Amino acid sequence: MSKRAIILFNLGGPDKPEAVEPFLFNLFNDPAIIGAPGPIRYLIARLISRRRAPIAQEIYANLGGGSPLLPNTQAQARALEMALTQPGEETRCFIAMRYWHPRADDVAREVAAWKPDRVVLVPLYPQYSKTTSGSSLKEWQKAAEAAGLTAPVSTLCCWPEEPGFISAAAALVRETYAGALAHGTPRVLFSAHGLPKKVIRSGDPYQFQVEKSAAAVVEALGIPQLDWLVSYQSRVGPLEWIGPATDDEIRRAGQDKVPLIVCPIAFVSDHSETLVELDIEYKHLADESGVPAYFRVPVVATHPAFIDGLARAIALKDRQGGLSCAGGGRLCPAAFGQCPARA
Ligand SMILES: C=CC1=C(C)c2cc3[nH]c(cc4nc(cc5[nH]c(cc1n2)c(C)c5CCC(=O)O)C(CCC(=O)O)=C4C)c(C)c3C=C
Ligand SMILES: [Fe+2]
Ligand SMILES: [Fe+2]
Repeated sequence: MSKRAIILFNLGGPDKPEAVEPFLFNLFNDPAIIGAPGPIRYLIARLISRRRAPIAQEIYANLGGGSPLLPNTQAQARALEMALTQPGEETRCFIAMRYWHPRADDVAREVAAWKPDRVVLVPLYPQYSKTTSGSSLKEWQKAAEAAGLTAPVSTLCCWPEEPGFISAAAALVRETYAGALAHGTPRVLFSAHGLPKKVIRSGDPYQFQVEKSAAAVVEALGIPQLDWLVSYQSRVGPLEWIGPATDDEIRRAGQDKVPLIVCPIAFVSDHSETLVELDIEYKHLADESGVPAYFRVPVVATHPAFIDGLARAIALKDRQGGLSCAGGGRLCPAAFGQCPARA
């Protein structure tokens, strides 16, 4: 029986209030997030994490003190294992988080001890950014080398238009849209985590891919003259971030008096950015801004169409080998030099 290890990557979140500051330190000490040289970055990360910790602790207090990202990712791992089961092959999904446990070094040792015949690397971010998928894949490469993990590796760098992901997201938007119609003609806001503009200017394909995902969901919905747009949430720090900002769009919906449906298009599981920022903070802003009705579309989580689609993309990548976007090859135009796939 051959053995296949699937490594699922995500950001990670603090599991208790005392973990918030070290989690933030790990995040801001990542050269993919703050580009300064090592010792300076270390000092900046110490400073920002200490300053931001009380704010972030308040955010996580709404979730019982910690992030549900790991249990939610574990549920996806079990669902993917089931979908990937096939005769003559043992498949195990491992989870490696970038900024909190389980960390890449520990997971790579666990995978090496299991002695897989093949390894498939799968960031649980539909859209590629060097700050998320790129950072996790880089960290994994070092951890795998250190653990002596030598099995052949294939990598699915991104899957922004994977048909199962799109069809699950469209089904969830459709359900929410049907409920919202009682309040007028809704506007659909595809809200994604933002990025500093300078990251995009360096050739990062994230925004291009987010827009591809949103357009694919809109096409799948097939609602005539749908009022929709993409906006970006979760801005932190002094840099200029890409827009439009989700909070500005909520205020505009209030002025226009349209019901608002917010669909998180860059997250596939619930955590602070959906459960606190979208469900509590932005709901409050929508009420204050006079938005007639505010709805948040559920994340795809373990939706069967999503799990089946991602499992198909993983199985195909495993057969193809190498590194590519879902389906094979490279999705991004040449201008997005940070995309790791070859044309
Ligand atoms: C698409 C996903 C994400 C991108 C792109 C991203 C970039 C990015 N994030 C920060 C700063 C923070 N992010 C924080 C939380 C957080 N970020 C993502 C995803 C992306 N980040 C997730 C899923 C989470 C939630 C984790 C959880 O709750 O489990 C935080 C911590 C929370 C807070 O203090 O508000 C920070 C800080 C930067 C600077 C950045 C790009 C440069
Ligand atoms: Fe983030
Ligand atoms: Fe890609």
